[in-house]
Amino acid sequence: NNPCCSFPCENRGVCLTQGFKEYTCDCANTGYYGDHCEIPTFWLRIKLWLKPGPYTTHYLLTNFQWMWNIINNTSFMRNFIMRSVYLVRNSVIDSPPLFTSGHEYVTWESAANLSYYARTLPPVPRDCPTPMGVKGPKTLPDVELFRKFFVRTKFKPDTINTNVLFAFFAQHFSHMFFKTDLKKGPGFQWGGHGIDVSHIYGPDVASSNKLRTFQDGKLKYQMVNGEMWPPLLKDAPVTMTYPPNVKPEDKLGLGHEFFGMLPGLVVFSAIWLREHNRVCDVMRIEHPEWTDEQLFQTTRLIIIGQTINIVIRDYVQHLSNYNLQLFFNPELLFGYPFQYQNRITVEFNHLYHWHPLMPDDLEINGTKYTAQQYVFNAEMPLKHGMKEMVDSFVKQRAGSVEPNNHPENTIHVALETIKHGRELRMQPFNNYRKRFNLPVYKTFEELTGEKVLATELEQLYGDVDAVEFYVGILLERHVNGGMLGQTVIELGGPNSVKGLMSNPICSPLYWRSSTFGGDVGFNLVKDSTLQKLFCMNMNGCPRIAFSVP
Ligand code: HEM
Ligand SMILES: COC(=O)[C@@H](C)c1ccc(-c2ccccc2)c(F)c1
Repeated sequence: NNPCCSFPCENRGVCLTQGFKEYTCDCANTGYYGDHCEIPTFWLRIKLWLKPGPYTTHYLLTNFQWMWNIINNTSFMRNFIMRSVYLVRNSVIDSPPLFTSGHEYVTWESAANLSYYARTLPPVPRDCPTPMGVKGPKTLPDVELFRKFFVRTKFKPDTINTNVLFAFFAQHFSHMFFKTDLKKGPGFQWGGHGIDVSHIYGPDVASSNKLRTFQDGKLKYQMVNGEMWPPLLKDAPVTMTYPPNVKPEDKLGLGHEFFGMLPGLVVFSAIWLREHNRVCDVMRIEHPEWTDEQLFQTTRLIIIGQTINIVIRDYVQHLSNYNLQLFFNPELLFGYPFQYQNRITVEFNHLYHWHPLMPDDLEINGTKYTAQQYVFNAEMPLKHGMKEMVDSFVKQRAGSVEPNNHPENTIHVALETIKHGRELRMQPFNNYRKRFNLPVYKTFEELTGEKVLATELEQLYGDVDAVEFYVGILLERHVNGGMLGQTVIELGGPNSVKGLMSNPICSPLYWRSSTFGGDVGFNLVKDSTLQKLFCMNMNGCPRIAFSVP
């Protein structure tokens, strides 16, 4: 068998076979040396000795509020720490990417073929003793056996009071860059590999042209009960997926073909549509000399900037549960080694499968909608109006992303994800822990933080080093009351921060007032918040947040 099947090379060393029996580990440029790249060079040893471990770091960041109050109000400290967060997270992401799901070694495909998702770790070689390399069973347990780990018996609310608004924001935002091309296979995608707000403007120019009015830079819309909503599909004939039972006159034309599926996606599509058209009006006052095209293009850049800002200071702030006040400032990276390019990885996609966030039913202004009633219910948001929808989303609790908390209607998605992991030959969960400098789990109990599930998992896998990626992600215990497992935070964090800060608008020659049409446009980016996004675009200004009041 292939001697690299036991993944003998540590610390991002590459295993190279020499004939059929031997291998060498290439430790070049890793900061490590030795047969398995296990020995840190002198300076790295010092750094590792000084650097607090992930548990300590997380504990520091999620406690000692008094200390963070001082840091958050001292700009040189705040800037220093925020820059370290950007740079440390960035350092564990390969840019350009080394691997795709098509090959277990470095290829030109990985650098150049954007129709692939990238891979942080290459696929398990095909000629290995077991599917997970050398550990675990010769055949992996039937995916159906995992259903009992996912199924929700009783709704478990999230521990940090996350609400349904957060859940829909997560889905709406992440589907901008998670667009698996299932026709080609789970390793392929048709997105833009980053924050291009294609979920608002459409995946290509042809669809953008169908969504635009070509007047004053604005997007098409329809007025319903005095409020602006996305246009009807017949007026903006983009590619949309709706089931046959939806009446044609109810179908909407949106930036993403599946966004008709949920009322939360329609609400976020509507709020960004309103913001886009509002910013166009502001920019037209600043620049009466501008054409429709320049208004549209500049407003799109402003919307990208607002998205990144809101994701960092409201969305990531909430889910990271950090006391450090996060903020968006590309200037912190000027003069530091940083690549303004991003590639979405399969691992990021899988760890972002947070279907347990969804409650069983949606309660809108006292009306209860079962999944059956709210999925592809195109007219519900327009009927209730923005205020009732947003109020309800803010008030309703989201589910906890943990075992046995999937709504019935999304368990199949979780099982699909495990299947995709197998098709893509993803390496074991513990290999990903190592790749991101996290301690491996030595026992099943350590992974799940309890006994019952641990015993059942042991019966299925035999060896904790054979636990599959998504299974580990979902069944992992949470650290001190956070909303996500440690691995989601420590793998998602780098992918997320890299995806946010490597956007072209963050690069030195883009990040200037003129790119956004002058200071007014630049400030629309810098001063954007989730609260403003809603309050500037709906009647009344209810409390907007990602946690229930
Ligand atoms: C009732 C609500 C939801 C339903 C019915 C639903 C359903 C689905 C379905 C059918 C898929 C496609 C699975 C496949 O074919 O591989 C999917 C994918 C996905 N879902 Fe959900 N979902 C819901 C909410 C959410 C939420 C709240 C999140 C939060 C982040 C989320 C994250 C994802 C991700 C990241 C994917 C992969 C997308 C891709 O790779 O193209 N979903 N979901
Ligand atoms: C990991 O530490 C960080 O860099 C913080 C700021 C951070 C950043 C991003 C995430 C994050 C993780 C998963 C999906 C989306 C965002 C996260 F969970 C934590």
